[in-house]
Parts: sequence; structure tokens; C-alpha cells
Amino acid sequence: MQKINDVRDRLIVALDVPTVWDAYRLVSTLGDGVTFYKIGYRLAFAGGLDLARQLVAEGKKVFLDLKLHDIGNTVREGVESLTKLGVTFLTVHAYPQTMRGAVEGRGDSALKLLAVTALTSYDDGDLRDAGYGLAVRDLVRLRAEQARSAGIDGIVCSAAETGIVREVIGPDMVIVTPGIRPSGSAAGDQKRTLTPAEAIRIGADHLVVGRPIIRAADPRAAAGAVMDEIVAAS
Ligand SMILES: O=c1ccn([C@@H]2O[C@H](COP(=O)(O)O)[C@@H](O)[C@H]2O)c(=O)[nH]1
Repeated sequence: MQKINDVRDRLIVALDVPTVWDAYRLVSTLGDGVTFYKIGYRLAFAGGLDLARQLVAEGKKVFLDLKLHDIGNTVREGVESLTKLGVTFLTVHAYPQTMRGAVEGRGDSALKLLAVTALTSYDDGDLRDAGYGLAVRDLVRLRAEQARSAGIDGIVCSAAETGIVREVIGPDMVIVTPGIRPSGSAAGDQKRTLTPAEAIRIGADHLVVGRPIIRAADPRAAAGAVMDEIVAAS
């Protein structure tokens, strides 16, 4: 996969806001310093797909975080539709059938598929509660192996697992890490967190940051501080 040309693309700001209007206001506040945005459930279910198209038309990169998971045929058809949006990344859950369906749906389009291994709000106890017999690191490793075999383009995991994931997937697939917390910021529901500098030093390609930027009193300054950390650690 093409390597990152612009260091600004390493930061992906999660547009976890209720309306397209709020999203636009945030994008305009953040300005040219932020080039990559993530659209998740909240916004996707409130006009976010049109916004994705619009942001792409304005030269921004978009990560559509829909975490698709269904029977293979349905995933294939859904992904096929989403290839038309021009977004850069789309997430699916890292289940083998789901990933194979997604890869078929992506075809030879420019869309890059990311497999979500174990949500960063989960620890070993949460996985046990959900019926899994594996610790987080073991599940992440297994799913990274399966993603690679399925032909997926990248992995979503905590930055703390970057080392084991890179070992499994090799140099070409991307590693995208949510659960990033600048020192002093609240973890909220995230359980597997690293700071921006730690994540970059350990080898993460892209860092996803939501609340520490979008809920900051000055989001532009907060994004600038994360970017400074990224640049210094790169
Ligand atoms: O394992 C995952 C997968 C996706 N996310 C998403 O990333 C952002 C993180 O937001 P913060 O406010 O910085 O916690 C959010 O949109 C999640 O849906 C994740 O956190 N973990």
C-alpha cells in the first residue's frame, strides 16, 4: 500500500458529533492542519454519507468507520455500494466470512479495507464476558493473521498491539490506532490507550483521536498539540 506522503495524514480526527452542521463547523475550525476525518455511526446515520462525499470533493481524506458485520453476501454488496463514495478507509469486523465478503465487494477499487480486531474499550475481562476464550493480545494476533489471509488492507487495534500486529502483517498493510490519549486527558470508556508520541514511536501509521480534540475548549489548539507530538516522534 502507498506509504504516507503528508505527515498531517497520520492524524485522523473522529467527527463524533450529532449533525452535519456541527461537523462542518468543526472541520472549518480545524482548518488545513487536519486533512483526515473519521465518520462513525453517529454522523453516518445523520447525513454523514453525503458529508463524506463532500469532504472528499473538498480534498479531505475520509475514513468511514461503519464496522460492517453480516453474512458475506450482504457485506460484499454493501461494500460495493460504498466504493462509489471516494473515501479512503472503511472498517469491517475481523471475522473471516465478513472480511472475505468485503474484499470481494472492494474489488479493484481504491477503497482500503480495515479490519477491527478487538475494540479498544475492551480488556481481557470484557472479552471473557462476550464469550471469548482468548486474551486481547491473542485475539488481536489471530485476527490480524486472518485479515492478512483474507486480503484486507489494514488493521485497527490499540497502539499497544502495534508490535505484534506488525510482526504478523508485515510492512505493507497499515495500522490504524484509536484509543489515543494525550497525557492528562480523560480515558473515558477506552481501556487500551497510548499517547500520540508513544503510538508513533511504536510504529502506528495513523492515530484516531476524537474526544480529546472535539470536546476540547480549543479544538484547533488540541489538534495542533497532537500534531506537534506526531511530528516530533516521527
Ligand atoms: O477499537 C476501536 C475502533 C474504533 N474506535 C472509534 O474511534 C474513535 C475514538 O474516539 P475517542 O473519543 O478518541 O475515544 C471513536 O469514534 C470510536 O468509535 C475506537 O475507539 N476503538
